[in-house]
Parts: sequence; C-alpha cells; structure tokens
Amino acid sequence: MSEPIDLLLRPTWVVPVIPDRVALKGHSVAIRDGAIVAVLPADEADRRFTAKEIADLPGHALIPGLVNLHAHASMSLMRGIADDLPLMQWLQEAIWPAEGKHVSHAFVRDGTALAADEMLRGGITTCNEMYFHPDAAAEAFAAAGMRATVGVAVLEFPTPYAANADEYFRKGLAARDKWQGHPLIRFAMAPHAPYTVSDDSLARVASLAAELDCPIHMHIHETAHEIAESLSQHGVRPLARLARLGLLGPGMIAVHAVHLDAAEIELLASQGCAIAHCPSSNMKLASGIAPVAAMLDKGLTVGLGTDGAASNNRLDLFEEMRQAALLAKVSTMDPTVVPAHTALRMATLDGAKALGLDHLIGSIEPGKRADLCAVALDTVNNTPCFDPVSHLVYVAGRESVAHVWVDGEKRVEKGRTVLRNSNKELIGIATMWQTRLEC
Ligand SMILES: CSC[C@H]1O[C@@H](n2cnc3c(O)ncnc32)[C@H](O)[C@@H]1O
Ligand SMILES: [Zn+2]
Repeated sequence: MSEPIDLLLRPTWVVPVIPDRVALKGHSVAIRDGAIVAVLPADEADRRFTAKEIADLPGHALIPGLVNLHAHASMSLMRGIADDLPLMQWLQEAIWPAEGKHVSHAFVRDGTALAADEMLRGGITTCNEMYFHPDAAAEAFAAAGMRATVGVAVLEFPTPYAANADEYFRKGLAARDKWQGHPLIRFAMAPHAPYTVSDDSLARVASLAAELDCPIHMHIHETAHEIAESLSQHGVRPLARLARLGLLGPGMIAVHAVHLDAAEIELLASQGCAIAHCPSSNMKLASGIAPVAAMLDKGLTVGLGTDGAASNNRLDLFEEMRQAALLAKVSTMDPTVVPAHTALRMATLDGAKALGLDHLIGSIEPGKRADLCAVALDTVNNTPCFDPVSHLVYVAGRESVAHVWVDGEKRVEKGRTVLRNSNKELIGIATMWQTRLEC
C-alpha cells in the first residue's frame, strides 16, 4: 500500500546541508502537512508514495530555504536615500531624521511587504527582523507567508513609535502577545545597540529574554567608534558591559561583531552566542571585516544577514554567501577558509541554530518543516556542473531561484511570488512612499 503525501519534489540534486558536504543526485523529497516525510532515491519514492502533486525539477538543486539572520525589512522604502557614508553619519544625518518623520505602522507594513517579496523571490524563507512597529512587520510577514522572528525593538531615544524605553517594551511585548501561537511568527528581544540602550534597559532585556525564552538580537561591535565611545563613557568595551549585565548566552545573536579581539571571540564562543555576519553592509559602510575564520575556528555559530536595504542595498543572501566566502579568504590570505559548503551552511542551518529554530528548519531532513528553495542550475553559466554547491555560492545568483515553499506551501513559482497580487501593486505602493519621503 502506498503512503499518501501532499507533494513529491524530484530535483536533479538535493543539497540537504545535514549531512554536511553532500549533494544527493536522483533523490526525491516527500512532503505531508507542511513537513518533510522522507528524502530518498527517486525510484523508491515512486514506489512508496502517492502524491497529490508531483514537481519534476530537472537541472534544479533543492536547498533549504535561506535564513536572513539580520534585517530591517521596511528600510526597503529608504533604499538609496543615503549611500557612501560611514555608519554614524549615515544614521545621524540621514536615516534617523527620515525615520523620525516618516516611520508609522503603515510605513512598516508596506516596507516589510516590499522586502518580503524580494526576499522570497531570492530564496529567503525566514527573516530575523529588527525595526519599529513590530506588529506591522509581523502582519506583513504573515500576509506574505514568510517565516519571521520579529524583534521587540528597544532604544532610549524618542521616535514617533515610542516616547521612551518603557513604551518600546510595552508596545513590543503587546505585539508579541498578539502573535503568540502563529505558525510562522516568533518574537525576540531587539535592543538596538550598546550606544543607544541604557544599563537599566539592557538588564530588563536580559531578564525578559530568560523569562520568555527568546533570542536577543543586537548590533554589537560594528565600528571602531562604538568601542572608543564605550571606553570613554563606561570605561569598558561594549561586550564587557553586556557580559556584566547578563546579556551573553546561547540566545544572543550579535550582529556585525566586526571589531573583536581574541579574548572577545573566546568569550562569545564560551557563552554559546551566535553571530549575524553582514559582509555587504560592513563593506559598504566601511565598518571593517568581521573575523569570521577565527570565529568558526572557535566553534561559534555564524549565520548571514543582509542588514537593511538602506545600507546593503540588496536583500540577497546568494550575494552574502559569495561575499562571506571571498572576504574571509582575502582577509586571512587563506583560500581554504569559508569554502562553498560552509557559506551555504551559514545561510541555512547556522542561521536557524542562532534563532533556536534548527529543530524546525535549516536542513532537508525528515521531521523538519518544508521550507525549501529550488534553484535552476541548467543555464549556460551553470553548465557544466561538477558540484552544485560550488555553483550555488560562486555562480548562481538569486535570479536562478525558481520555486520556493514555506511550511510546504508554494510561495514562489517560476520566480514570481504567488500570494502577492502583482508587481504593479507593489511598485505603486513603493512609489507612493517615495513621493512622501521626497517632501
Ligand atoms: C531598533 S529599530 C532599528 C534601528 O537600527 C537602525 N539601523 C539600520 N542598520 C543599522 C546598522 O547597520 N547599525 C546600526 N543601526 C542600524 C535603523 O535605522 C533603526 O533606527
Ligand atoms: Zn542592522
């Protein structure tokens, strides 16, 4: 008797990520109720299962959906407003004034919808998000059918969203309560950075994260200026201050972590922290180069993030995989560091681990949710293909993403998102916001 399933995917290669360094040729993936039931040779699958739907994917590599470990999705509405500046000038002279004028629930909902569309089309199925109006971001991610961990943003300074830290906590936690139990949406604590959050608020973040059992998502050691300022204001480097306040631990996702000495890498590793490496943002803002090879050497979990579209300016994890691999090599003068399979693992399983979601996503294994991405490698540029993982990282861009599923539901078909009404509608919304920002 054959077993009923919802969907059988028959790609040329399955790149499961677990086991590591494997590309299974001529295998199928069976999916029922949004979960992966089996990964097995295609002929066995044909005998064992009766599928409601079969997708033949010749020339495609099936990979886990990509995990964007650091984003500010709705900043897509500010893409290109301030290029070619260092971080603090970019924030203080361009971004914070624009946010102070324009950011609202509608801005975040529309901007996140725009970003979710770009991310899904690029194979990203999960986003670790940090921005104002987390309720609006959750609304847009859920409507797009995308998985997200949305941050309870905490800053000390007033914005149109919140007047003070208390109000950031109150509004963020209310959003978390509202979305509890949603299959795709989770919450994290998201204190912005050591230089914008007080000791009292940071201690409150640590205790809430422990109580709610959620990650802490924070920009840490992004620039040399941040370290110098902390030394002059607090007498210690930011990480030492965070350690003293109880923020370091397995739930900590340290974004950027560009300026670390050897002892700090050891400290982060010994505390089980994870890193969100954002190579394009670090290069564009000239923040520096994160010591990724040394981090991996010490066993740190390092995922990949795009950061926002106002500093990257793309939400493209294929680009970040390639940049992460190249930057690690040139900064160490060692071409063996961050090989292609490591870059792919960083963009999938390691991001999932950092979010505490690796029991659900990050690899193609029975029991995990079916967050999957089919990449067409049957193009001229990708032929011949001796190793699909090499092409995924070094050749194929996000334009090669053909189909994407989240929780077993098709979200992208032949390169187009299926839930969005039309590109025209999204372009209309983005153009309306451009007119407002130009005023
Ligand atoms: C708490 S809402 C997020 C806040 O962060 C700002 N932001 C965007 N990118 C960066 C970055 O690379 N470093 C520091 N801060 C960043 C964003 O504009 C919001 O104000
Ligand atoms: Zn950021």
